[in-house]
Amino acid sequence: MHRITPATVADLFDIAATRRIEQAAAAALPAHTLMQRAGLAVARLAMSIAPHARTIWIACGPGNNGGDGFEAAAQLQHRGFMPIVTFVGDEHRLPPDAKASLQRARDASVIFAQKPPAEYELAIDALLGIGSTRPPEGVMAEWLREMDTRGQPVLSVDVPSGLNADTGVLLSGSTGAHANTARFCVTFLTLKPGLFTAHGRDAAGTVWFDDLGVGDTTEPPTARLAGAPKAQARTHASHKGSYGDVAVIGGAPGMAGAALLAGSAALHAGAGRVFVGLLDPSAAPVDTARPELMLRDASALDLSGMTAVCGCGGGTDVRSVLPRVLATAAALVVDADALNAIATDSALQAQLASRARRGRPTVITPHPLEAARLLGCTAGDVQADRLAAARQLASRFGVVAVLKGSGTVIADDSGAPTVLNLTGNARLATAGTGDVLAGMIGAALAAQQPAFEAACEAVWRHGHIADTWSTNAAPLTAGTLARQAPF
Ligand SMILES: NC(=O)C1=CN([C@@H]2O[C@H](COP(=O)(O)OP(=O)(O)OC[C@H]3O[C@@H](n4cnc5c(N)ncnc54)[C@H](O)[C@@H]3O)[C@@H](O)[C@H]2O)[C@@H](O)CC1
Ligand SMILES: Nc1ncnc2c1ncn2[C@@H]1O[C@H](COP(=O)(O)OP(=O)(O)O)[C@@H](O)[C@H]1O
Ligand SMILES: [K+]
Repeated sequence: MHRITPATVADLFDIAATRRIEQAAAAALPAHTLMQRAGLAVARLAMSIAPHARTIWIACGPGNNGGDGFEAAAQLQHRGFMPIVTFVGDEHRLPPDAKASLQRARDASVIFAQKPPAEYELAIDALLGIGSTRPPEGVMAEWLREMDTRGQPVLSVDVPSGLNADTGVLLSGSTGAHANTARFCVTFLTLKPGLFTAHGRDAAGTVWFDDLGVGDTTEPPTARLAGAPKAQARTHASHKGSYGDVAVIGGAPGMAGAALLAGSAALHAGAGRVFVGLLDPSAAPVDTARPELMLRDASALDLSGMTAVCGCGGGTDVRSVLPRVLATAAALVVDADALNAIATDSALQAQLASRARRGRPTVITPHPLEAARLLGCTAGDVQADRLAAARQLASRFGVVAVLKGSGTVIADDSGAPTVLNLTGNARLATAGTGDVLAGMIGAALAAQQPAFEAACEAVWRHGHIADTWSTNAAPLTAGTLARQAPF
């Protein structure tokens, strides 16, 4: 069993693949082996989370997830803990593995109760796993709410109950997102994408993985965790030309700050030279706080040898420069208002898609609403399946698509596994941090990194800054974030 961290490199598998892996493993092992191993893993983790627990409440559901809970109860009872099991379901309709584990819990003299204990030190959620098909309701929903609000740690077995393991969408009726409840999840056989995006990160908390001794699979992964990027060493004989030029294009009247933030991030992330082409004709000719930035009129920049970062604070004015930017930029990051302009203009969409045919690397960085506009759907539709939305954007426009938010998704149209990023937190939920990300990706592209790699690495580093932000430091703002951009 090991803990998943932002540095973890691992494949992710959807429910269908997990079922196939489970069937193959179960067929190769003596009956009930997998569930016994799963129950033991739950018991071990429970003991390490709450080593001094007197009472451990284990809520068990109607399927094999409940079976894991019964098995854990038997294991904890043998080790001198006091598990109290509440069960929702029909004993006579339990699957065979779960039925055998229920018997093992009874044989171990585990206490079964109708209601959760009045006092407990740890709750184990073994209500629903990957078989969750509809929102938990009735007593199941009540128990989930109780776990969420009683303030004691919660350990989810395999998947937080009611969470779609493919998409990270929490079916209504279950909560699982109370920020003050410590949450853990031990997941079996495979890591599932839904644990790491949308509601998944809040619902699962700290994730542990146990392959139940099954080892590698030949199943193709659904997505992957890419882990930490390697530090980019610089040769002594390099010079500013080695790291390329970034041209930020944006900053319509009243929004110059967004373009300057992207410029600052590109600069700190190591770009050789950074130009900022402001769309506001009355903008000041120099940013005295960052004199390294070369401020220009957007229309005066020759982008043919540059990486353009287009859209930050672009307002509606950015529409007029987009045809030239899309046609001429050697490499391109399309963000914010540039995405909104493209979403409403089929000619610009065709131009965006044509860049791939011309061998011009392009990364788009929508948040869910910008992604929805590009796809002609709602932000809710995008959030309902973030991996699918990112893949759709990548294939429709022939670009690397970075779908931002908790569990940022990075997809391209090469057929390579989509990447899910595990750095970042809600400290980033402040205006301008997206502009900083666009600038960081721009710097990586300018240094000639391949677009997919550039996007994955910049997204990882951007989130990592927030994860390692000291609580004693200045508040995280987009400006301070930009200055921390590492290279
Ligand atoms: N079979 C095995 O050997 C193993 C099974 N494993 C466990 O088995 C789980 C999958 O088991 P199952 O396929 O039985 O699925 P679940 O235990 O997730 O639940 C399926 C059952 O719950 C019902 N259900 C779904 N949504 C419901 C809702 N909202 N309210 C009430 N009932 C609902 C379904 O109709 C079905 O009867 C995994 O997540 C994992 O915890 C692991 O122990 C690995 C080994
Ligand atoms: N709760 C969160 N968890 C992780 N990352 C977040 C969270 N909220 C925001 N972010 C990140 O912060 C950035 C915000 O970008 P965006 O929405 O474009 O903001 P803006 O337009 O103000 O710059 C994205 O990189 C996003 O992934
Ligand atoms: K569960």
